[in-house]
Amino acid sequence: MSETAIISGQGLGYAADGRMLVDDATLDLAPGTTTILIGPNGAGKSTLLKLLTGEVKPSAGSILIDGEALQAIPAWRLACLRSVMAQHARLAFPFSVYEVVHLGADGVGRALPRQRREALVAECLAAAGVLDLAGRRYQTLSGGEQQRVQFARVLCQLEAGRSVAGRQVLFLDEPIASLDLCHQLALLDMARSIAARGVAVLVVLHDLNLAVTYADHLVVMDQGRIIAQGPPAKTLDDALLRQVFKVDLSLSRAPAPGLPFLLPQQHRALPAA
Ligand SMILES: Nc1ncnc2c1ncn2[C@@H]1O[C@H](COP(=O)(O)OP(=O)(O)OP(=O)(O)O)[C@@H](O)[C@H]1O
Repeated sequence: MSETAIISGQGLGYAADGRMLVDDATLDLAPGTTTILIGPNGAGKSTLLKLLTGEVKPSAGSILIDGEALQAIPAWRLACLRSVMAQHARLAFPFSVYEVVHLGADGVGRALPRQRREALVAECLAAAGVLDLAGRRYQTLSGGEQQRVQFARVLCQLEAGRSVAGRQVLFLDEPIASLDLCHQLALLDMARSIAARGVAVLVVLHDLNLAVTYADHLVVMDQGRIIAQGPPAKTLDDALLRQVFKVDLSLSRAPAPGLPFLLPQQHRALPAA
């Protein structure tokens, strides 16, 4: 574990149906760092994220949060320490958008004065660009609108949790999957500015251009294993892309020195092995 890491996963494994969905994964999430996790469908990204959030228990390895075993931390304190935007969020009840975002403050913000909680909800609705939807039924929203509301909810939980936890982690599992380009960039900019104030941020992404642009630390998974991690410019290359994503991509250098940039027009699917 690095000295400063907030969450440290060591040798993590998770087995289901007789196979290892995550195998021997070691990953630290450091304050002030945006870590982006990439890999093909079924690589184990969401499962690794669920291990690190405590949603599922590892069958091997250990997870420490500031040196304390994750499993020993009570749920209320965990909710203050980390906020999680899952890949899919379905609601069984006809909540309004306002109520969904308010859930973020309900769990962890009870110590805050009621007025502050109400202000917080409004601030997070505005930050995620969904203030004008506050009165709408969540289920009537488009997929992208729902995703932005979920982002507002996790922002709200993170902010409310700050009154209890000094060091926090934000987990975002494919948070831009349903968003248009403008909202994709807005959300990732916001995630990065949250990291800049000291939060450790972990984002699962499929867009490799955005991943290399926004990551301080890039993690590549394939078949349950972390096969590379480090600064984007030193982590991704043509050979790795070919091996992991089974496509032939020309990787050139972007205008920013050292930043890899993928040229989509030069994609060529490789024949199946
Ligand atoms: N509870 C489970 N029981 C059995 N298999 C599972 C379970 N959860 C996930 N899997 C399988 O484990 C593998 C990894 O799933 P996971 O959701 O972690 O992948 P991922 O990298 O997030 O994929 P994607 O990019 O498609 O979201 C997949 O093959 C999936 O079908």
